[in-house]
Amino acid sequence: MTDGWNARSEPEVASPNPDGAVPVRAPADPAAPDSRQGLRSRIRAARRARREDPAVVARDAASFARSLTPLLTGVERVVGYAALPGEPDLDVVLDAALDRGTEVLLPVVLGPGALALSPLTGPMAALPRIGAFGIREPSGPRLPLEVLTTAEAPRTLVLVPGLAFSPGGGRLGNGGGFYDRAFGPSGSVPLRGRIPTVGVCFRGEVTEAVPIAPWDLVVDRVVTEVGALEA
Ligand SMILES: Nc1nc2c(c(=O)[nH]1)N(C=O)[C@@H](CNc1ccc(C(=O)N[C@@H](CCC(=O)O)C(=O)O)cc1)CN2
Ligand SMILES: Nc1ncnc2c1ncn2[C@@H]1O[C@H](COP(=O)(O)OP(=O)(O)OP(=O)(O)O)[C@@H](O)[C@H]1O
Repeated sequence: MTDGWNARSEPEVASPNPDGAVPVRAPADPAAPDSRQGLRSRIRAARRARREDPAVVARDAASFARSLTPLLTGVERVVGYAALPGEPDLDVVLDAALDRGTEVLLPVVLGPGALALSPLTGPMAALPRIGAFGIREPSGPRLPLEVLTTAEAPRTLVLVPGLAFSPGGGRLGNGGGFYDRAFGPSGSVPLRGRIPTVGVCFRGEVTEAVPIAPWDLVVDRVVTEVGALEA
């Protein structure tokens, strides 16, 4: 990786999604300026189609709960996210974690590229849509990202939303650079090697075609609605 990009001239299309193929073919040159944007548009379109069917949405939520729950065994604090429409929905998993006494923190947007964390104190469904981009956020305290790495920090797992992940953990996010600036190698609180991270996306969005820049957060594992990918 001499130029900082994950160079593959002919990226593979991800395995077909059982619910219909997600068109994640990347442009031939992954360093092209529109490479990430093109992939984002295709995945967003597929997610819009997927969320049209309430039966699919409900089944997906249950499937992600099944895939993710085993990873939370022994975890004392989980950083989740409040799904936007079309994103893998973690409400079931996070509600259950809170009920078991696991601390649940959610990202809150403070400003361009700036994240903090806020504790979940009740059901996910009761959260107000007060965040940027209409994201649901707790209205309570904003904690600095550094709470994750203090000496007293409990055993933590961070669930990372993504539009696509490569099998090696490369991530395509929503484009604000929030998770990279927060948790990437040159971010405020680099997580790699310190706190385990799990990327969450649909199976059909796992693709080698995710172009990776040096500042991008790379996750330790990827979990989809059909289970954890082999590392
Ligand atoms: N559920 C959730 N929460 C999250 C994130 C996320 O990806 N998902 N983030 C992860 O970083 C942060 C917020 N980042 C986001 C950045 C952009 C958009 C977004 O929807 N953008 C517009 C414009 C996109 C475009 O066309 O360029 C859009 O899609 O309509 C959403 C979240 C923090 N919280
Ligand atoms: N650590 C960093 N310091 C400065 N700028 C950064 C950093 N990380 C990312 N950026 C900038 O943020 C912008 C968006 O980055 P990128 O496309 O990787 O976002 P993303 O990971 O898809 O988004 P998100 O994390 O919000 O879902 C890019 O222009 C990039 O240059």
